[in-house]
Amino acid sequence: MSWNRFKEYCLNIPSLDLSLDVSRVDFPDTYLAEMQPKIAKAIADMEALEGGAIANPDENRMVGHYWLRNAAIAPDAAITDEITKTRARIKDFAKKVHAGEIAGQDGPFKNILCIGIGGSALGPQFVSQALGHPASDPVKVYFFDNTDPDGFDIVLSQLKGQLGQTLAIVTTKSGGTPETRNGMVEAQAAWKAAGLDFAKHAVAITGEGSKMDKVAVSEGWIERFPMWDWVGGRTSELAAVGLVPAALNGIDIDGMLDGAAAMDEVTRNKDFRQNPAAMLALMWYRLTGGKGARDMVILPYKERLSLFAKYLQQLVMESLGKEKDLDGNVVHQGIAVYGNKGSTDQHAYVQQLRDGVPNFYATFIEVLKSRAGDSIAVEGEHTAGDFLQGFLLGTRDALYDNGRNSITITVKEVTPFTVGMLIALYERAVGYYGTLVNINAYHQPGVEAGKKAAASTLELRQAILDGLRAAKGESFTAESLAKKIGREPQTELIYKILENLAANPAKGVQKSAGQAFCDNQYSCV
Ligand SMILES: O=P(O)(O)OC[C@H]1O[C@H](O)[C@H](O)[C@@H](O)[C@@H]1O
Repeated sequence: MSWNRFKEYCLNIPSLDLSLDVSRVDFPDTYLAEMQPKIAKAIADMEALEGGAIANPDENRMVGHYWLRNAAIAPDAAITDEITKTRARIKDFAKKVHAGEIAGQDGPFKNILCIGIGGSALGPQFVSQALGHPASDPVKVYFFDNTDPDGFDIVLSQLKGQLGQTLAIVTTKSGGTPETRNGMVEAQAAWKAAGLDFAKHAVAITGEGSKMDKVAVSEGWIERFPMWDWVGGRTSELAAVGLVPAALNGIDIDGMLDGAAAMDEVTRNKDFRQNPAAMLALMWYRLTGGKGARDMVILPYKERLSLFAKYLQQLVMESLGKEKDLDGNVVHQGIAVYGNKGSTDQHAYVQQLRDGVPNFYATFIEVLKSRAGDSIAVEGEHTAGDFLQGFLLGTRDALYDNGRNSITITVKEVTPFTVGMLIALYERAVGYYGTLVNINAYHQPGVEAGKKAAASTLELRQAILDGLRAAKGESFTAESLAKKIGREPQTELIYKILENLAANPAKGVQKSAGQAFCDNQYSCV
């Protein structure tokens, strides 16, 4: 790598203490000039989006996450007012919780249990890992982000005897996500079993008037915070979804919002060579051929950022993974994202990155400051942090020497400001990339298909139970039961559900194993 290319293509932004080095992406010098009209359109589209255009045409919605950190730019005064008031209300709520003015039945809240999934969980998880100080934070943070009963039990066992000082935060934009509703029902049961009133320990973050909102109102939960339809789930970390748990956790939410606002400012720059989000999107386009041909591997060399890849997975893949472009052509767009943390990953999958199938590009995230205090020397004069940077630089070189491209983002330290900045950088890069490949980056039609199919398997499960109960004592194979209930085309699903019912005997389904799995017999006792 030449020093000259580095000087040319490492974008250094002193006001943010951030640099974006794209010199290790092998684009020809003509590339940026060629892409100028396309990126200019992306920047213009984003300007319209920030101005309140219906940037999500399928859902007929505005896309307003940029207003959250600069309420003054929202397209109408009522929205500006709501954002400002909600932010103040969140800070006031956290203050009262910390002061014990709002408390549980057994005393001041010392834990929060965040119940939510997808965009209603990933941001809070990333931020609590990035900015929390578990030994000294005002509360400990727990999550229900699935509908796995054993997962609920693991968390509840950690909270045993403490539910009277645990605040449940139920987060769902739509208010109807089954995993979240189930988590809430399980939590309600746990509080009840402990002789406590769940409503006195619960807060809702949801769309006004949603199913969850109605539950919160009718049961008299402690507080409700809004989730607006112009904020997408995957861009909601800087809305109440992320700010409520962060503020309760003692994290400086103004710092996060300021970091995002500062990044927004820089990434609006029409001089795209000086605009890190535009440059990032252009690199993705180059590296993937504008068709997702390579995966994005995110390698932060910092424990605190180890959930960033998981967070970005939803932001990038749910935004860009689309079947059709804006003109209705089938394009099957997207960029796959994975990653964990360096140098840990070096001892797991970096072997393949260096030598195997070259279907990826890496993004190294470098954090200059090693830790809060000083470090001891672990070998010669070198500290553990010196090794960490050594591994980053070494791995980057080893990849580049074997024709593997990478991008490097460098920040000074992991602070609320930096985290806000990183979130805002990727939000806008995803938006720009969406325009470059002409897709709607703000809807998620594909997710619905899986949800509908899941609902229909529950209906089938009921039909199976009804069928077995109607013929109590009689044994069936999956095939004979399918025939009996008139669902022959669904025999495979019936087999899968019967196996599950037999493993969870509470509903009275028993299995007697046959010679081959398809001969297994099931009956209801
Ligand atoms: O916040 P909720 O409405 O419960 O949604 C949670 C998640 O559910 C989905 O299936 C969407 O695809 C995600 O974008 C969303 O973040």
